Amino acid sequence: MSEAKRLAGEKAIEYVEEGMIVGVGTGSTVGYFIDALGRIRDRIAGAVSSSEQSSERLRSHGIEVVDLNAIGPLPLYVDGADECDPQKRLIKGGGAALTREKIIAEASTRFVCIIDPAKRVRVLGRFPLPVEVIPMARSLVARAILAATGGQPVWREGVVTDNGNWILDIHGLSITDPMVVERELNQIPGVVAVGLFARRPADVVIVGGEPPQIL
Ligand SMILES: O=C[C@H](O)[C@H](O)[C@H](O)COP(=O)(O)O
Repeated sequence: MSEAKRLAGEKAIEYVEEGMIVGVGTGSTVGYFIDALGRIRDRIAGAVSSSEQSSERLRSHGIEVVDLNAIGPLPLYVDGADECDPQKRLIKGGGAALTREKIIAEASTRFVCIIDPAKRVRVLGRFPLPVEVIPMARSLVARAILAATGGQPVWREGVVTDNGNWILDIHGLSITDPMVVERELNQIPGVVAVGLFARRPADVVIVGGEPPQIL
């Protein structure tokens, strides 16, 4: 699968234009995109990063990491996903970076999602849905999730997000109406972000392969 991830990451470079500040996601697929971005670093103005991990990799290539507050809307955001349905709605957050990823996706005009073929599903939910929570609300949120969805929330013990919060992964879902699930989970006090990208899906999906497929 890493070859498919590399092919998707490198294809996404075609969406980068001269002088852009590029929004950059997190994960192994994005790692290939960052490496390719490094090869054209003189042609971009910098990057907005969704995680400490990506910031470090961007800087290692000599790419300036810019604060989202210092700029207006971003023209382009490139990020991976854990699952993608036919409407380009996504589950993200396997790497615990979902909250900053959601913020950057929202700030971006075009969201290009890069995946390997195994990430494509008909219905979201086989991959446990990550939810970032304020630590003191963990068990309250877990009970509310069970009541609202019937899914089994499991604490990703030992993982602390870049924002100092914790992650619950909801197992056993079959998300036929992602907009409703996203909205309902967002309303639980203590939830910081839900790893469902339904209200703001991807605009373009690149499925890594020979040749890459554009959805
Ligand atoms: O929090 C992590 C992100 O949402 C990633 O985009 C997602 O987990 C996919 O990661 P990978 O490209 O490593 O499969």
